[in-house]
Amino acid sequence: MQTPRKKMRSARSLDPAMELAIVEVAPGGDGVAIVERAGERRAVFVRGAAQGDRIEAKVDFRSRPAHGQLERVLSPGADRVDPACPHAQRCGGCNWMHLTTNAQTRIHLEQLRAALPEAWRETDVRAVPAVTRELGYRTRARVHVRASGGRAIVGMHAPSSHDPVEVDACRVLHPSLERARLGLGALFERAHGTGEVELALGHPAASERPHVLAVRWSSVLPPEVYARFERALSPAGLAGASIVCGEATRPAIIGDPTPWMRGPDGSPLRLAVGGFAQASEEGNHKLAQRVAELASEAMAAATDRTNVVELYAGAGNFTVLLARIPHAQTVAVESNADACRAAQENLSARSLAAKVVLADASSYALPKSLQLLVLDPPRTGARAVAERLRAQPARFVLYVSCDLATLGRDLAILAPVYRPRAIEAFELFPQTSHLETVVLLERHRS
Ligand SMILES: C[S@@+](CC[C@H](N)C(=O)[O-])C[C@H]1O[C@@H](n2cnc3c(N)ncnc32)[C@H](O)[C@@H]1O
Repeated sequence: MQTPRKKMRSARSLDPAMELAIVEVAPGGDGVAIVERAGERRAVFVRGAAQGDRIEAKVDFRSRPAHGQLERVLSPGADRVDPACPHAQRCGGCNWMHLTTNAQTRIHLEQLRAALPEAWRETDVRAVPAVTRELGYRTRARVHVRASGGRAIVGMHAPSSHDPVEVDACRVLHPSLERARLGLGALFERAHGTGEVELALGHPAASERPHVLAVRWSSVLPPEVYARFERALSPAGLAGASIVCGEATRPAIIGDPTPWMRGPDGSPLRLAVGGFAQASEEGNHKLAQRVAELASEAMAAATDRTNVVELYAGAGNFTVLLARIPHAQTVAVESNADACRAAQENLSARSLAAKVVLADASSYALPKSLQLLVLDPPRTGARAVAERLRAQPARFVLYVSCDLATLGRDLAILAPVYRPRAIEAFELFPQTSHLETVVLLERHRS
């Protein structure tokens, strides 16, 4: 078994294995034990530990909180299952594969409630199982490559490390992406350096979905690597790749690297090369449909052209549904130029009217009278937007978040001005501690 570098470095400083009782699971996904040490109560975070487990772990008390390395499960808690993948403990991709599905949902709901402003914690919070397959569901993934000595190691990062972990099979990838992942090592043979590769699917019209690659490499890649990518192009395999090396700003393009997904309306949705898309097409469909439903509720009273602004719009994944809501006059704001072009193309392909604006959402001037603001920021959240909304509230805010900490922070800013109408936890990433949350807020009547 390959040992991650960081782990090897810290191994010398770990205490001999000690017995721990896991009392809860923290938002990052680790199990937590509380121990007395030198007259102090210390929290110990252990990856791969479940609530109720009694385990043996080697603990590094120098860090705060202390971190433990799971050595053995002495007696399993009720939440524990055998992981579906033998690599779950050493690969950082699926940190909750040792938990039952029910436990994953229960813990997510607890963590979501805890992140809400205190006054909202009794609000009904709904869990939505957004994907039917708990394995093979990822239609998008990022893997890391380290190449030296003629060989390339490809994999997800090891836990708390930047070392890719080589695995013979990845159980959560869509079969087309898994084929792509398995072929990557050979493509990067005799390269030097490190890189990351975004794996995505090609056009959904093909009977067997092709895949595309967006590569960022640390230094110059030898010509033979490009030649291999060229030779790998095939209708049901690699449709194309974009490769950015070192400080270069322009990618080398091989074949057609355009990523696509089945849009939430069933038609193909063009994505930005290397840009954002949810990890699962199926989960995205459910999420976007629900966003559109809630947006329609917020627009139900509208009888005339009514302003809807969507911030962090990406390639128009929600926009193609929002633009269909009766009376909605939709403006979609996005800072990635290729995503804006894709959003415009996706709207035109559907004969939908919405304005797409290339701008920074945090400083975009919102109209004075705004019925609905939809926002789906990256993990860093939208503090500046929340602060502006507090001063100049929209009637409804529909906040889609992939990070409970920044969602909690932003909702605390909004809480004096808004009340929650719906709070929903979308299980888009089974086997992981990641959660997508949808919150619909309505302004208090003044
Ligand atoms: C979580 S994604 C959501 C995209 C879209 N709603 C979807 O469902 O595909 C966040 C998007 O925000 C964009 N973004 C990041 N920072 C931004 C900013 N300051 N202003 C505008 N867009 C930004 C990213 O390029 C990305 O497309």
